[in-house]
Amino acid sequence: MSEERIIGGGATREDAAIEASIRPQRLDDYLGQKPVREQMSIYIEAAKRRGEAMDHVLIFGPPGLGKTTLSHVIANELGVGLRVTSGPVIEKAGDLAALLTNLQPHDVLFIDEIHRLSPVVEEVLYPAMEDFQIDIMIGEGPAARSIKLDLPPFTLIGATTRAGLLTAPLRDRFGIVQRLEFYSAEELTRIVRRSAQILGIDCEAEGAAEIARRSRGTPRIANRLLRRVRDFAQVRAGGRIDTPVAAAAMQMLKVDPEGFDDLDRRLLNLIIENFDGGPVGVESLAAALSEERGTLEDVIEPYLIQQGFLVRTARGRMATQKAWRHLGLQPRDQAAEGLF
Ligand SMILES: Nc1ncnc2c1ncn2[C@@H]1O[C@H](COP(=O)(O)OP(=O)(O)OP(=O)(O)O)[C@@H](O)[C@H]1O
Ligand SMILES: [Mg+2]
Repeated sequence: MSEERIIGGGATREDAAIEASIRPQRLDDYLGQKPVREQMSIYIEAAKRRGEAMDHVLIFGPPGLGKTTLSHVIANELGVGLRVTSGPVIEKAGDLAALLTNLQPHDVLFIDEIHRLSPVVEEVLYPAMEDFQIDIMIGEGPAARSIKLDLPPFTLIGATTRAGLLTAPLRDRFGIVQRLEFYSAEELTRIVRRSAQILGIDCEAEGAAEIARRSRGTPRIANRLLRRVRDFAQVRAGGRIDTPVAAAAMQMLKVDPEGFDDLDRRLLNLIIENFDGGPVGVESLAAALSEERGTLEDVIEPYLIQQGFLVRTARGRMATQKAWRHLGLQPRDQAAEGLF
């Protein structure tokens, strides 16, 4: 179900195709995330001056915030090669060994969904990250022996939607840890305007701002909404995107002024109507919505929490007064009031 969400953070096939053309290549085009950009520009510059591989980087944040993009940008700025793989794809220790031994000195190895590496593969990664060495087993049975191989110095960039899923030994081996935050409406406006320009879409500043406001702080969603609003504008409004056109298109897409869709509203409604505003356990919510718990926690909740519509408490989720009001309901006294 989440796959079809117009405001789902995960990449659809159409996103993947279009992202290649609008994905920023340099740090200057990587908009927003100011602290991350400032820090990375220093680490990149320092590594280049010393002529060394940059330290390993862990990037975490919800889907569509720019983890993959940032890894590409880092490799570009370092002027080194980039190898891309992902946790679930590396099945055997040997797969990882092959990747590592084929790197050029100072190259970046990007491992997406790094929390999904198997424990055996992870073991191989530890000495590789720490000492640029791997132990590989040659032969089988009693004749088997392990040999050490030197690796070229490299930079590992790991990406994950949830840092909490990483094992402590793995996390500790990253010298640089960057957490991506949801983007402000102003930052997303700039992203929408940049994409519109690249894609040749006629989009007014105010129209871009309207799209940005409803994009859940997420560049991927902003770019997707821009394309859908363009369709609407071409058929109904001579191709130009202004505020009324953007708002009308978004109403048709059932994306409300907060950027919430039916699923968000169903979640808030469920907590309020069926559970008296909460607290209610995440498992109960997932079951009632027919969604996976992971989807609820990684994709749906983070933005609602960040915007103050939902809170996580030790006893479960609670809808805030803001949520009651958003649904046009009068907040009840006990509704999460004591918390604020
Ligand atoms: N800082 C940014 N400035 C401009 N555009 C951005 C930025 N970050 C991301 N984007 C745009 O959003 C799209 C999605 O970003 P990206 O694929 O890097 O997200 P992700 O965090 O890797 O998502 P996932 O968790 O699904 O892998 C990119 O193709 C890019 O066009
Ligand atoms: Mg990615």
